[in-house]
Amino acid sequence: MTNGWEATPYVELSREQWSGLRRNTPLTLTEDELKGLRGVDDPIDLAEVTDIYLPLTRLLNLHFTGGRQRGAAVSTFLGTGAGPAPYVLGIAGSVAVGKSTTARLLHTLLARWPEHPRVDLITTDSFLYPNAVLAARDITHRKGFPESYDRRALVRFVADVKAGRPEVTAPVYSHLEYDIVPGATQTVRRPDILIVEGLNVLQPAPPAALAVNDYFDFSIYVDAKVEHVRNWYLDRFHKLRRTAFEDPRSYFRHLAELSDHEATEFARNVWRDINERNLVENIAPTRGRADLVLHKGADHSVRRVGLRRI
Ligand SMILES: Nc1ncnc2c1ncn2[C@@H]1O[C@H](COP(=O)(O)OP(=O)(O)O)[C@@H](O)[C@H]1O
Ligand SMILES: CC(C)(COP(=O)(O)O)[C@@H](O)C(=O)NCCC(=O)O
Repeated sequence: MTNGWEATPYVELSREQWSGLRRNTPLTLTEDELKGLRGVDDPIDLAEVTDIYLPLTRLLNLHFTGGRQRGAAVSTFLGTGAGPAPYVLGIAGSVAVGKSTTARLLHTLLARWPEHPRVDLITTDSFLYPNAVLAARDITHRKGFPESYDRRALVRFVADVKAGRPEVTAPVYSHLEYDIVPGATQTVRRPDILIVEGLNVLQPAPPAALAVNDYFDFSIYVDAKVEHVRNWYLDRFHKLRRTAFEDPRSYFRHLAELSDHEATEFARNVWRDINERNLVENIAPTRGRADLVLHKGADHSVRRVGLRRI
């Protein structure tokens, strides 16, 4: 642990230093529950939950409690007596880095703390433009890039939740159908914590506008070397070929029938032309805006944690 007067705003902790900060936070998750939360091809185990995620929930619980006190001070000052605003947690990182597992785990673990039992999770794919709109704008090959999202609708959604609106609805994206599901919605009802997970949640706002991260109380960036994420993407792609892609409703149904070699070629091209480009041009440059960075090694486990102290 370093705590001198370096220019970096982060204090960097080794896995061992970080796991020691769990203190007496209890493990409230079973192996079976963890199985239901891990993503395709994510080898996360209970040791990772104990060493990485329990200290993280302890930190978030402390931060949540501090935020509530600050919120109460403002409403006492104003004499409004308004109830507490939902605490908003952003989770960013590349395609295939494992953000969804991090988000689902935090969703479950945070809800087991008595101070914040109501936790909701939204992924920003809900705010992708439908494929028909992407095609009309000639940006089909840019899915996941900032311009492929209805950013105003996303900001409005989070602003409404933060403002305490009783019911806020969002569209639903299906990975299976690779598109927004027509007419489907999900509703968030005044949670204690809202988790907002997505590739671009740390993107700065355009001039004179607000970004979704202006509403974040805390943000996490899930980080790994590009070559590791590429391998995870390719491995997952092959696993999906033998599972989700065989579903007759899958947009990628035809890929289940390609040879291994042809499928690898296809996945390599999608990775290189879309996901890696988006990572390098748009996502990785936002890492330094996160309050906490989880640095993963080649085997997916978190090796180091950077925590912003200023
Ligand atoms: N084509 C697909 N079909 C079905 N599920 C998918 C597909 N692509 C990704 N997923 C799943 O969707 C979730 C989000 O994936 P992604 O956006 O790559 O983020 P991350 O890997 O960081 O969680 C993961 O649980 C992943 O396994
Ligand atoms: C749906 C995604 C854009 C991720 O969305 P997010 O919830 O992170 O906003 C991504 O998983 C995706 O499908 N990208 C397109 C390229 C590809 O098929 O890999």
